[in-house]
Amino acid sequence: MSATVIDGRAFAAKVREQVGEHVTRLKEAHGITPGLAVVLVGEDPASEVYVRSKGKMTLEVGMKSVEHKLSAQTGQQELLDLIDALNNDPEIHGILVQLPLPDHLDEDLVINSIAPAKDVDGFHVSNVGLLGTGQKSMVPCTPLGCLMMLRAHHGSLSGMNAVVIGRSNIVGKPMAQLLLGDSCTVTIAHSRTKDLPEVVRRADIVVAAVGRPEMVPGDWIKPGATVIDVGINRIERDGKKKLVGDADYDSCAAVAGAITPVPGGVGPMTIACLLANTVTACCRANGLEEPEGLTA
Ligand SMILES: Nc1nc2c(c(=O)[nH]1)N[C@@H](CN(C=O)c1ccc(C(=O)N[C@@H](CCC(=O)O)C(=O)O)cc1)CN2
Repeated sequence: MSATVIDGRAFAAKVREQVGEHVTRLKEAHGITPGLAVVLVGEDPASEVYVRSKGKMTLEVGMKSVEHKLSAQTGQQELLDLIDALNNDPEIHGILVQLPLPDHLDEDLVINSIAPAKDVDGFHVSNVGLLGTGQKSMVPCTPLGCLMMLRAHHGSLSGMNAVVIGRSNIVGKPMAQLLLGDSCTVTIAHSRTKDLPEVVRRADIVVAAVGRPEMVPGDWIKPGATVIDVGINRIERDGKKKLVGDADYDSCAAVAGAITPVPGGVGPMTIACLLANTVTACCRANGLEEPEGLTA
């Protein structure tokens, strides 16, 4: 068997197109331009690339983009003051603090200082609680992107066995909640899970989100299963730098029914869903109808 490759780049381009259409409607019918503020602290090279892409794509879909680049030495209070100003800025509908933050900053405190309605990352405890109880919330971008691709590929996910490998607050846990919301039977596996290969072999859907290069081999995959690879690992092989996922692509693709590649799978959906969340936040803030198909 050779797996269908789920093209995240093409999918993300379609999502951005839909977002762009909605932005045009908001401008023409209501005179509203959705605004996204991205805050970057420090000079992490990968974060700088992601923040640049976010700014560029925000402008491309017709939204207002504001970038705050702060030095790595920025103090906690200075950052909280900036977030407070953004919380109170009526032209800003979405606020995102790029992670990871430098070690001296308290990530939980910073995230929870963002107004929940503007928390387009969906990391604030209020949004986590709303998602966990099946209520309307802001949904974390990476899991939302995975869910959109799964729904587009399978239609209904109801009754499917899903295994999420990884229990992070950003991906693993919200991914499990979303799959549960779509009536999957969900297992969250992690570093202490006993007999992980056997657990994964039972899955119709495998979401690999552990951050360990090529950890999931093809012989853990049930024939025909769908593999969603969230990993973005930079490795060196044969003297060349390479980006690989958490799944061993070639052996998994030989067994799976469908698979997301790295790069070009889940990654591009993260930014597309951030734009989608910003439009959603803007509509909610203005009491307007939300765009269809862009939320969970
Ligand atoms: N506040 C947040 N911080 C971080 C998040 C997040 O969702 N919110 N996620 C990641 C980084 N990230 C966006 O911020 C992100 C990661 C990867 C990609 C992407 O398109 N990846 C490409 C490969 C690009 C490369 O060469 O590095 C791909 O997979 O094709 C986009 C966004 C951590 N921080």
